[in-house]
Parts: sequence; C-alpha cells; structure tokens
Amino acid sequence: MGNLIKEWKPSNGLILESAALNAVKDLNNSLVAAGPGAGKTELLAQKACFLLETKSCVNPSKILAISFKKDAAVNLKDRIKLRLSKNLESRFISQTFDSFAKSILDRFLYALSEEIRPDPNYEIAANQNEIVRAFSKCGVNLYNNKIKKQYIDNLTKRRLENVSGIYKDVWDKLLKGDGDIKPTLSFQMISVLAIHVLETNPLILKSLRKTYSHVFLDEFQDTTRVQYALVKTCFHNSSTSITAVGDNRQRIMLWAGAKPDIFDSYKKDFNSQEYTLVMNHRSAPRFLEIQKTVNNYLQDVPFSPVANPKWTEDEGIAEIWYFKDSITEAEHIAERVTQLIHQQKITYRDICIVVKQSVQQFSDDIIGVLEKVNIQARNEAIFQDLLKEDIVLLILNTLKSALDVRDSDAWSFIWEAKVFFEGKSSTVNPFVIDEMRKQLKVMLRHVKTRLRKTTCQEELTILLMDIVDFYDVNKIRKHYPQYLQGQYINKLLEDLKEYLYQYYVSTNDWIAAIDSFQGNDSIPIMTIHKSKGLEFDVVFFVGFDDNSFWSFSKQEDEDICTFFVGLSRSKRYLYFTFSENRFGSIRTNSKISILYQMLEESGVVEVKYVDFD
Ligand SMILES: Nc1ncnc2c1ncn2[C@@H]1O[C@H](COP(=O)(O)OP(=O)(O)OP(=O)(O)O)[C@@H](O)[C@H]1O
Repeated sequence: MGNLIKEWKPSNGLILESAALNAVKDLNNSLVAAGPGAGKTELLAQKACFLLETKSCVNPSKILAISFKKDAAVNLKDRIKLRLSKNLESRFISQTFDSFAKSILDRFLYALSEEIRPDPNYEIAANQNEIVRAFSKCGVNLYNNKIKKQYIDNLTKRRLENVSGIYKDVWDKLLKGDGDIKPTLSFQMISVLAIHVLETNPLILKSLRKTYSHVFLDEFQDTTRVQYALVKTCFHNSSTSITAVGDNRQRIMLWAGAKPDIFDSYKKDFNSQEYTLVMNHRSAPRFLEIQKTVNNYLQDVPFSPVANPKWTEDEGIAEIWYFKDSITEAEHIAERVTQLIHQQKITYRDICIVVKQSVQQFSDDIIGVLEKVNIQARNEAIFQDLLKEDIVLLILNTLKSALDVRDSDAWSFIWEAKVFFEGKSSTVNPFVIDEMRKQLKVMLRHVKTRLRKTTCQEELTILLMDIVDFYDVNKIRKHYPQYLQGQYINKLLEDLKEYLYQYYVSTNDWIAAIDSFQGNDSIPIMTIHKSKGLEFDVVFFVGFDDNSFWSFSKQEDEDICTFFVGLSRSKRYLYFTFSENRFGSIRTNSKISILYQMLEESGVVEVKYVDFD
C-alpha cells in the first residue's frame, strides 16, 4: 500500500497545488478552506480516487460524500464514475444531507419506540404551512415571520427526549397526523429523529461507522446546527475520517440556520488539520481582483487567489450597465446573448442569468424579449432538481433510447440500470444477458410505437407508468432508496409528465421535447442561491438594486457573501445590470452603494450608461 500511495497520481492528468495534494493524501480528519473555483469539489473527487485506488479505503468499507444540493451530489458521483472501475465506483456513495438523514430514518423507522415513530407514509414539509397549522391546532398562532421562525426553530433545538410542552404536542401531531393535519416532517425534524435512532441503538451506529471509513462534507460553511449534530453523532470519536471543504466567504445560509462558527467547532471537535488553497481554476484573472476586494470588506484575513496559468493576465470582461427602463435592459441582454452565442460560440448552458430574489419577477420580461430573437430562457428552479432524479434519468434515457437507437449513452444508461435492478451485475452467462437485452429491445419498440400515438397527457402518464412497471417499481425502490418511502416517486413522475408534455406540445417532436426539457437549448435563469457550486462562461447579474437586496441593512455580511457567490460563478464575462424603472416603479441603488464601491475599487469593472442622454 505504501508504494501505491507514493506512486498515486491525480486522475485526468490534473495538477494539484501542493496543499491540495497533501489534503488528498491526509488520512485523518481535515478541513480544506479555499475560495471559489479553487477546486474543492474536484479535490473531493480526486481524494475518492486516491482512497479507493490505493486501498486506503479498505474493501468493503465505503466513502460517503454529503453535499447540500442534489445536483452537487450527482455532479460528484458523475466525476467519480468517469474515473473509476465499476467495482470501485460502487463504493462511493454521494448523497445530500437531507437524503442521508432520511435514509437513516426510513431504514430504521422501527428502531424508534411507538410513541415517537412517524407514520410510515409521512410527507416531507414542502413549506412550513403544515407545521404552522399544527402549532395553530395546539393553540399557538404564528402570526408573523419572526415568531414563526422562532417557534419552528425551537421545534428542533432539543434532543427528542427533552422536548416538552407545546413543542411535544406539535411533534405528536406532525409525527402521526391529527384529523386534517397530515403526518409531515421537515428535514430538520428528520435529522433529529435520525440522531435519536443512532443514539439509542449502538449497533446501528456501529454498523454505520463500519460501513463508511471516510466521509466528505462539501460546502461545509453552510452546515446547520442540526446537521452538524447529526455528523457528530455519526462520526465523532470514531475511526471514520472526515474531509470537510468550504469557504466562509460563501456562507449564504445563515438565514436558514447555518452554524456561524462551524469551522472552529469542527477543528476543535474533530482535531482536524487545516489546508488552505490559493489557486482559482475557474475565473479569468481580472475577476480575481473583484474577489480580492470583496474579501477585504468581509474579513481581515487576506485573500490572494492565483489564476490558473491557462489564462492571460488581461482576460475577464466585467461591466455594470445602467438603463432607464427594464425593457431596454432586456433588449440589451438579448443583443449581447445573441452575440455571445453566434460570434463567441458560447453554448446556452454556459450562460446564466442570476437574480438575488425571485426569478419569477424578472423572468417574464427577459424570456419574452429573448424569445423575439429566437433565444429560449427559462426559470431553472423548477427543473434543476427534477433533472437529477434517478427515476427521471431512467425514464428520459428509456425514451431517448426508444426514439433513437444510435443514442449509445442512453442505451448504456438503461442497460446498466436493468442489469443492476435484476441483480446481474456480475453475470457472464450469455443466455441471461441475451434474454435481458431482448426484453429491453421489445420494450423500447413498444415505447416508440406508443409515443408516436400519444396525443394527450393521460396517454403519456400511462406510458410512463408502464415503463416503471417494466423495470419493476419494487426493484427501482430497492436500488434507489430515496424512493422507498411515501409518494415521492409518483410526484416526480407527475412533474416529469407535465413538463415533458408541455415541451412536446410546443415542439411536436419527442426528441426535441426531451432536449428542451433537459434545457440543452435554453439559458437558465436562477437565484444566486441556486447557482451555488455551479459555473458559467457568462453571468448576467440582473436587477442589481436596493429592491433585490431589500434586507441589506439588516444582514450586510450575508448579502455581501451572496454577492460574492454570484459574481464568482463566472469564468469570462460578468455583467451587472441596473434599471431605473422596473415593474412600474423607480429603483435605487444607494443602499447597496458599498457593493458598487467594491466593483469600482477592484479597478477592472467598466461602467456603461445605455440609453442615457
Ligand atoms: N487542479 C485543477 N486543475 C485544473 N482545473 C481544475 C483543477 N481543480 C478544479 N478545476 C476546475 O476548476 C473549476 C472549479 O472547480 P470546483 O468546482 O471543484 O471548485 P470549488 O472550489 O468547489 O468552487 P466553488 O466553491 O466556487 O463552488 C472546475 O471547472 C474544475 O473542473
């Protein structure tokens, strides 16, 4: 093993800076703190390869990577899939925090005593309405947002055995349901229950620790108090080694309960070694000047990121555009997008429109104007998570494979899935393989014929259900445990059908509809929060005004972090837009003048007044 470790080289010929390489090879608890684009996520992918290839993660132990967002978890898994053989890759488990907590609860639901065991068909609280109703039924009216936040936070502040009074009553109602209140759990409540399972069942805890010899925590700066408590319950004082990566300048979830002192707590509790990275592999050098300036406003710790040598020094175009009205603004964005697509050959998916608050407010104007020049854009929030769901990918690849036999990626996807569901991953028996292939091909032929005849949503629903039946819903649930509990899988199929059919109506072609649904031909519009962890050649930061940052005076630091996250998504082009008139009212930018000041101070941002006299 010593030699394997010594001779190990990063995959894909990537060069890691020395601190990154040391962090990869560190077998104890560690914290990697680094700015945007430093390759933190990439480092985790490399570390997974290192641990598995050098047998530092000893078979049958596994690596568990926990991310915040579904697309980050899938992204990490995809990177690993490309680099490792199947048998090694299967020992890398990538989950979101929410699905990790939920999988513990769902697997060991019956390890909880009857009194605190949720109804097995509990629903996930999509918003806080059901919780508010439960409080109301217990005589507490959560009449304003402040009170609501306080009471709902309190619900998960204590260990389950210490919950009492009104909070106990609300827990009871939500665990079991009561009349018109459905059994409903928030992910915080699920984490509290998962903690209880582990604390009261030493054998389950022991087996979890044995299963995962290594754990990765991505975007660590946004870990909440309850999530950290779960991590501690799972792995504190165990032989499992943890690698946490994060950036405290990108802490944008304080409002949602992120623990502000998470880095220090973790360093102390887990006695971890800290590594600091200095490279920025994503952004053009001029953008690093903006990042440095913003850093100086946020903290005293100096920040001197170094650009990847692939860039020349003067690369990176950053501009602020001022407009009189938002229609001219949209037209101007449309014109620049057209140029970027046609002249610079930048793809739709490499352009992003980010907003601070609600996408809906901005998207209608922009989508309408872009449509006039034949450019699609869409509110990505609806699709972002749906497109990463295993069941959605399975159905889409089945449809693609049925429609186009030459689509080898789609075929490989469904072939692997079928083999996996049938538990035949290691079979070499040619008869078994032939039989499975035949079954798949027959099914695909049927699907193709039926798609041609599909003329309404109901027919599409039945077709999708038949595809699920072909693979067998029980096998799907067994292999994708996130679908084990409740009606989640049906909700996803319903959403998939709905959007796919809409695209079919507008394209009249199933392949085009799938392509559009996957967003290959449209520009995503999203909030900064949704853009976290992503990167684009071009970023338009639209509505750079006081209204977008409406609570700036109350949460200046967090809003500066949000600003920092948004601007650091861009590789080459970065545009901030301000319009004096928007949605029939006058907009100002004086309350966020400090953000404008940072851009100016960086010395790399050009200001343009469009349609001003
Ligand atoms: N060592 C490296 N050499 C070249 N490119 C790299 C290297 N590490 C990462 N990259 C590339 O740099 C970009 C940013 O990497 P990554 O997303 O891992 O950064 P990050 O630190 O997680 O960023 P953020 O915190 O902003 O989400 C990606 O395109 C990635 O492929």
